[in-house]
Amino acid sequence: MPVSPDDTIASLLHPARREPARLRRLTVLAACAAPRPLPVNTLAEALGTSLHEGARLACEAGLCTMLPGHRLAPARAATLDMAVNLLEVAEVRETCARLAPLAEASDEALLLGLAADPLGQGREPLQQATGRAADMVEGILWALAPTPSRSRMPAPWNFAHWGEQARWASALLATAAHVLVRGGQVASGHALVAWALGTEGLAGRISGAHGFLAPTHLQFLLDAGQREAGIAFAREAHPALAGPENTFSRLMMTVLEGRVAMDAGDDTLARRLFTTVEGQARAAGLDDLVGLAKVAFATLARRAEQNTAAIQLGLAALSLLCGEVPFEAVALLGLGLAYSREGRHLEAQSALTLALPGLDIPFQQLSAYPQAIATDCFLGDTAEAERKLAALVARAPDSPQARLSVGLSRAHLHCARGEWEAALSTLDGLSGDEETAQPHLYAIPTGWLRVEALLALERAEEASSVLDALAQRLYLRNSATQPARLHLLDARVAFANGDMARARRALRRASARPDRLSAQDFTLRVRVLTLQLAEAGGTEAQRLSARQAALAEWRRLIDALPSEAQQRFRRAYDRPRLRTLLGESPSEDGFAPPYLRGSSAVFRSAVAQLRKVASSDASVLLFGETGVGKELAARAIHDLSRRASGPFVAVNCAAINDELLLSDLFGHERGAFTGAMARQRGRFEQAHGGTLFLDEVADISPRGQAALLRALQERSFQRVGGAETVQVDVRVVAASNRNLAKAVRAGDFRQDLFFRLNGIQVELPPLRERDEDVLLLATYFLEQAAQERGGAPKSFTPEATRLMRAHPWPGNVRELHNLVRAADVLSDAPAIGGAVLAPLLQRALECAEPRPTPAAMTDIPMLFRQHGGSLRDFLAEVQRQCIAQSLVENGGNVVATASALRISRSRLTQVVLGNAELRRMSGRELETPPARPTRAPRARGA
Ligand SMILES: Nc1ncnc2c1ncn2[C@@H]1O[C@H](COP(=O)(O)OP(=O)(O)OP(=O)(O)O)[C@@H](O)[C@H]1O
Repeated sequence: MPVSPDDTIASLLHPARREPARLRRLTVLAACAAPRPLPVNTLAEALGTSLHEGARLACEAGLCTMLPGHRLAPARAATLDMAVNLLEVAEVRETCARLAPLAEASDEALLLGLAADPLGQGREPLQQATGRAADMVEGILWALAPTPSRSRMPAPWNFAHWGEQARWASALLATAAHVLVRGGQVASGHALVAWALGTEGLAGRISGAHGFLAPTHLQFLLDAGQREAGIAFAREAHPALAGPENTFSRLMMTVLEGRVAMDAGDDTLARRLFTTVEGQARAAGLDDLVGLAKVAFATLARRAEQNTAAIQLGLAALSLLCGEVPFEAVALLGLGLAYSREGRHLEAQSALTLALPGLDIPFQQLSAYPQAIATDCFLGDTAEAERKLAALVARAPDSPQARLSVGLSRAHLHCARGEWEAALSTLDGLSGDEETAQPHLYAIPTGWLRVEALLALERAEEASSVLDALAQRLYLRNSATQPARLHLLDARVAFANGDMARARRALRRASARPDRLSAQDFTLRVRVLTLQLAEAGGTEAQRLSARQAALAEWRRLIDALPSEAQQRFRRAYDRPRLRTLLGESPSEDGFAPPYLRGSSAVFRSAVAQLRKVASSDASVLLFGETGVGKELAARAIHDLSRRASGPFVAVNCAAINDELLLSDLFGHERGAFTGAMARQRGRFEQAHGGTLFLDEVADISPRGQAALLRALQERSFQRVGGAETVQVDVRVVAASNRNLAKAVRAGDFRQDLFFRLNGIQVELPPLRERDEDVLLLATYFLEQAAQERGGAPKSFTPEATRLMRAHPWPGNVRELHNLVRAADVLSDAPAIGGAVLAPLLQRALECAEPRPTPAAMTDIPMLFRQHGGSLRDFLAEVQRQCIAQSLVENGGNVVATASALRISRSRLTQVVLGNAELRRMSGRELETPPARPTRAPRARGA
């Protein structure tokens, strides 16, 4: 026997049943009966449920109130309409089916059954409840017929007699069609709308009852690419929608017509149409349409590259569209794209992730998914990319566009994992579908990934053919209109093929019009390629500035992310593909600057120390034999530090005499000495905000040492011949290949200056201890030599390799560099053999000076005497230096440092917290230093 909704309500009200879930349902029922539609999010908030649960309850309650005796009121229908929007097709169906036994036959219940279930899967329970199965089946078959004939429309579905009820029913039908489309049942959704409108002879038939269906139908036509049919339909529909009850539908149609204008490139007409919508919607109190107009304005702003404005408009739209799922999704999509263009990738990722479920398949979702997945991959979040790909695969219909969307997304994921062959075969599988799709939507992104994979596989010539074919397909002969990312691709392919002139030309074009949306790392790639070109044939100054620019962009990307995302992002960039891109040395320990090559364990550990040191502002003393790369290491400290965007200034203290050194370091005033024609800023001033590298610091004269010490102590100095005090913010990194401690003992170097400079020591290992780096570096220098002479790189014969590995390298990496350059010139054969190398190596050995011993503090009493302070201060300084050094070696970890120093953790913590520099190095800068121990007052009477 059918159960009436009154019974349901009565049972809900029964005191014995007033448990929270039932009370919640009652609230929802009341909300659905409210005179004005209640946004589902407000309802969910009031109930303390999730949005989804609120929508489910509202849907259920709304269906209940539509049963006989509870006629469908506009407010209930609108709430229900919103609720249905929030649910998946299956959930709407399930709710309908569950409620169906409660129903006696009614047109609304039947209509809803059909709306939520056009394929008739819920007809069994409805049949039982209504006894009208024949009508239902007939209606369903009619709706799904390829060309439903209006004259044969089954009686219960004829809207003509329905008046206000039918208007709301049409809204529900439109919503149900959107839900179906979103769930991947595109044909059913379209059939439902086309059926409801009557596909034959629309003229004169669109009435108020069909109002809500008209914009849905127009949207479906436009999404399906039937622009002309859409324009014709809009022209026909407008007069029928003139009444005030159709304001919403009419304005919605106008928004879509604005979209048509935008697609045709007529932004002026589009702006006029959107302004009309915003004005009229505001006057009619239709907030959601005001919001939609803002979304449209945001799109116009994005098209004009006004991304900040687009973000502001997007956020304003979101606050107006809260709870209106499909509109909200469109706003979020636009917001995600604007964030992406602004380089705010994390926000872009969240906006796109939130947008996807609410967008309609196939049209919006199919183009938005690859974009969202590309953002995940760019951030190194492959788990999230995989989740999205699975959702897309589950929902995508079987169409060329859907296959392209899935294939492109999958290829993104393969590339993110470095699975180049798999990426290529996925892309190859798409070639048939590419012919049928709109080229600008898929040809460029698939072409981009194909070239990316081919370059990674070092198949540069094939990459070049792919690029040519792409340009031909897109008729891109006119380079001025070519998208910037294709110029960048062209530059990368030309570079890989050794055509430097073309690479430079294309890169200039790419940089003129940045395109950050389609390749999130566009700017980084431009800068890395600029660096590669500079390394291949630029001046030292060009190389330095290109390197600085590339690393600054890298830091900009990193700094915008929270620490967890930073790690993922760094890992993504540690993949071989991007290491190659950055010219970076393989480093298990994380990011190393591209110019610092080496893979041996000792070298990697030195690089890890440099990275640690870079995070503090302490002065650093680099030591190691001549030519081990101390200057490169100093640059790396700078580039990896927060000062990276400031200047790096290097001074070779041994190369200049005393007089000149002072004016070189501190600058001079006009007339300070003969020839000082104008005031000159010194290296300290030039390095303001950055790093000053003092090479061969042991060679500074006693006068120079005194001046340097003063400047370091006071962080200020006077220019030579001047009285004005100049303040600077400079980090000093010093280097010496002489044993500084010995120089201190011998009285050649001031001990107080030694302590000032020696905040943290980093030792760079000699090349003879880095066996596996010898060949790696030799090959790198050979490639550089080939680029300098503009030919193919040579190689080494096995005999040459053996000789190099056996050589002790007294001049270290510099010696190797010079040797490779000479051998490259001397060898006529493409493979450099032992005959060329052996004499060069022999001569190097004959010229080598005896090896200096590494710095060591052996004569402690002597050091103490020279320290000049109390024993307590001297020991505190020794303690501070030992702890600092050990913290660096143990990655700032206090437990490991305490164990290495064999002191208790609490003792170490006490010392660390008492010293600002040590606090920073151990990552505890935010903790307060321990209070001075004070004697506790005695309790009275104690
Ligand atoms: N890890 C490395 N990767 C690539 N090139 C390196 C590396 N280390 C050193 N070089 C090269 O070796 C040469 C010497 O390096 P650098 O001038 O930094 O050494 P140094 O220790 O400062 O020498 P000196 O003590 O004589 O001043 C330079 O050409 C540098 O580019």
